[in-house]
Amino acid sequence: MSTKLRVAVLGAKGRIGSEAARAVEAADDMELVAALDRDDDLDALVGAGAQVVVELTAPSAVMGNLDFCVRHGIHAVVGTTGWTDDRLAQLRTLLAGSPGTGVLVAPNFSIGAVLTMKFSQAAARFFESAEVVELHHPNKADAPSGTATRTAQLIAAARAEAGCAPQPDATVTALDGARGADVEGVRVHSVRLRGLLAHQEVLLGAEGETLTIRHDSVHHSSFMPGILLGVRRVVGAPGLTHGLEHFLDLNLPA
Ligand SMILES: NC(=O)C1=CN([C@@H]2O[C@H](COP(=O)(O)OP(=O)(O)OC[C@H]3O[C@@H](n4cnc5c(N)ncnc54)[C@H](OP(=O)(O)O)[C@@H]3O)[C@@H](O)[C@H]2O)C=CC1
Ligand SMILES: O=C(O)C1=N[C@H](C(=O)O)C[C@H](O)C1
Repeated sequence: MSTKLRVAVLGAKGRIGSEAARAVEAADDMELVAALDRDDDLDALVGAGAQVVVELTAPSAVMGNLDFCVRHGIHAVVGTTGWTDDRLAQLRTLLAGSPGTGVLVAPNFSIGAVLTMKFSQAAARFFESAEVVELHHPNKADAPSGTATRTAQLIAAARAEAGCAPQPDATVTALDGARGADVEGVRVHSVRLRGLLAHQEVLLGAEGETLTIRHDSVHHSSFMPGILLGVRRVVGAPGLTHGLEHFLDLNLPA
């Protein structure tokens, strides 16, 4: 009997979903049992015996799709953006009704992006100023990116924990949007540019010095090892896991 993980992809015609479907097909320990997109019937997941769904659709679709998966005891690896505290709380409530089911919500599947977030979180308390610039392809539907939002939240939490003062900013007059979005006190700027894929710079500043942490995804292949790792690990991780870092043995120096 095959012991391969039975995996389905939602959003399988999309930019990342199509690549994810190919990566699952190519993985020795997985079988792609369904590749669904808009207007496909989710019951096909049950018919196909999917154990894990890789969810790569749109913020407007993700909650409904996860509701179906969790209620049917199907684990999920989620890359779709649009996560708010309220949505995460809804998901936790849903999971509480389905003990044993696991969902990974990963703002970014690439190892470099995960490290950018963790390095930024670690550095945040040492700098007076911190701003995030994310740069993406112009077909991206949401701004700021999920990665930038999460990065800013991690920076804000680290600064709050360390008792940092509010960031210095003497701006009195500004054109709407000139200072970017305010994510928990951290400014996030979104660039949309033909030729780009997914990039982020975290700018940190203190008296007389700056530190820039930059990451570039130049191809969707950068996300595939993280997606496959998520699929392998989520089946043994009931409840909500927020961030791929929880499935990486990062062992960052103290
Ligand atoms: N976490 C990570 O590392 C990454 C996350 N992402 C995120 O993944 C999401 C998808 O990105 P991307 O592939 O670029 O977007 P695309 O628009 O290229 O792909 C999304 C696909 O999902 C389809 N879709 C929409 N609604 C549903 C639904 N209800 N059920 C099934 N399929 C649906 C879309 O159909 P239609 O075109 O008809 O709308 C489309 O084919 C975004 O939120 C993006 O930010 C992307 C890359 C990496
Ligand atoms: O839409 C994309 O392309 C990406 N979306 C994710 C995000 O919003 O952070 C991850 C990556 O940046 C690519």
